[in-house]
Amino acid sequence: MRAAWRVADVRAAEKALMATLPPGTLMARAAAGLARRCAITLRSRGRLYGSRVLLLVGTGDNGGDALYAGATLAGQGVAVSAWLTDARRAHVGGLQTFLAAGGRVVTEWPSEVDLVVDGMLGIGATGALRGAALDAATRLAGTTAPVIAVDVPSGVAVDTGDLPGPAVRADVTVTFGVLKPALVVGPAAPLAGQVELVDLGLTMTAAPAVRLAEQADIEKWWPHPDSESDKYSRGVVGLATGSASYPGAALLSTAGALAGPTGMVRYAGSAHSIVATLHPSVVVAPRVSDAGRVQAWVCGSGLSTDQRAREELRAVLAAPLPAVLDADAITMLVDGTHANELRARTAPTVLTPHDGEFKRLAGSAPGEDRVGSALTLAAWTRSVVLLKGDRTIVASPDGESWVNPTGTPSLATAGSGDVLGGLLGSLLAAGLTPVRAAVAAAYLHGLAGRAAAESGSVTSADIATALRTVVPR
Ligand SMILES: NC(=O)C1=CN([C@@H]2O[C@H](COP(=O)(O)OP(=O)(O)OC[C@H]3O[C@@H](n4cnc5c(N)ncnc54)[C@H](OP(=O)(O)O)[C@@H]3O)[C@@H](O)[C@H]2O)[C@@H](O)CC1
Ligand SMILES: Nc1ncnc2c1ncn2[C@@H]1O[C@H](COP(=O)(O)OP(=O)(O)O)[C@@H](O)[C@H]1O
Ligand SMILES: [K+]
Repeated sequence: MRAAWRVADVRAAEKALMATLPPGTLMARAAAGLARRCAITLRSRGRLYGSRVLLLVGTGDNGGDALYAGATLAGQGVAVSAWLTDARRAHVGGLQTFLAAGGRVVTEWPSEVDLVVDGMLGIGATGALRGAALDAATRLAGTTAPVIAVDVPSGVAVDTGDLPGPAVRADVTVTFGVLKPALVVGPAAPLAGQVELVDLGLTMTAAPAVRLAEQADIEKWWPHPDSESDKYSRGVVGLATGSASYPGAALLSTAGALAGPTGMVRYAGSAHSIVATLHPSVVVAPRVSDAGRVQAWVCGSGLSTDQRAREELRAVLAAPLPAVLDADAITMLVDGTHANELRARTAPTVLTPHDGEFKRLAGSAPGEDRVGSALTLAAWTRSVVLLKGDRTIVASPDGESWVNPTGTPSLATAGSGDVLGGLLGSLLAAGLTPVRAAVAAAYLHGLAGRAAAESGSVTSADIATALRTVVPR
């Protein structure tokens, strides 16, 4: 697992560490890591000696990091220019060292550079870019040189990943100590480019703002059958999805569930004939009440919202079993008719809204703090919330949050959420905790989208097929 921490927690950890070290040690470590990464980029584009670097230097320590790194590069024969957002407020020690190493301060940007270093704003940023920093970010958007951001791209809201205004788009972000939320979540995350972490030796005691699963986590959580297993002991997932109008949703959620770890998939709904024909291993029934025993339910995709659908949702809500509620199930929850049934549940519930469904459930769209919004809805509904998006978020009612690092735009295709729901239900039925089931399903769904995209354009059926190739063996 990786994790990102909020600014206040990063500052507290830095303060505690700084108290044990000679002054300037942390900035020296940060600048050394930054200079190393700049040198790698410059070498990959030709040569280090004689190449040209432009530093954009702000008024705080982020600018200090850039100036010390610039000094190191100047000592290696790089022609380094520093453009200062405010010449009177540049980092004093950094500027002296930079000038002594042969760096130049410029008031006009050189016409040709091999690399731009964005040292305007780091974790001290407040609100949208202002003044000279805003002008520089706007101008930078029109240049073609690669950009390395120092700690975070300037202009992002570091704690939420929101973009309060224009921001720098980096090819690489060299970040210090730990990840910050803006590097992994929200509209800011894609602006960071490739994120490289420079170890400062920080010890984090605060809880992370958000966690990120890695392949090793998914492999550890994924249940494997052994010699004692049978189809029931591996878990049975039930699907109350699809309808006469939307048989595709039934097929796609079934395909998602079949890629999961359970020993059996049961389908209950009006698309039962086509499911039985196309997925012969699935045991089908027309209604939830006829389905037989399962260990978790998936309800909603393509179910429609008629009287029959309401009865099916009611049956799922009443079952003392983990349940995934998606799409039409969420729509039916919104009018409040089922609010008491949802609240009365003692078994775990996972809600999987996209932004539109989130807005209908919560009363307002996720807003600038997507993780915070998902946590609020999770606490309010006492459910795990999987908020879909390019960086899908999983939030639990007890305040834990995760963001999925594997998403890819090719997942944005009709029916892709149905596949996700089926897999999630299978993981729940196989005994994963609701948070782990949601995190693992989003992670593998993303990998499957990437794998499917390798052979061309992607349909949700392709995502389901590719799931089989990306699940742990
Ligand atoms: N702490 C440590 O141990 C270590 C920290 N390290 C480094 O320090 C960085 C944090 O440095 P920091 O605290 O000096 O803040 P920083 O991000 O440079 O910006 C503050 C300045 O920006 C300005 N400003 C703010 N918002 C603005 C806006 N919207 N638009 C325009 N201007 C704006 C604000 O000006 P003001 O609002 O006061 O006019 C203030 O002067 C951190 O990210 C990392 O790189 C590393 O060396 C490792 C060790
Ligand atoms: N731009 C994007 N990048 C990555 N993933 C995306 C993007 N847009 C949507 N997704 C993912 O695609 C899936 C869409 O699901 P959903 O909105 O339920 O669609 P449908 O109802 O058609 O199945 C979700 O897993 C979501 O996270
Ligand atoms: K920066």
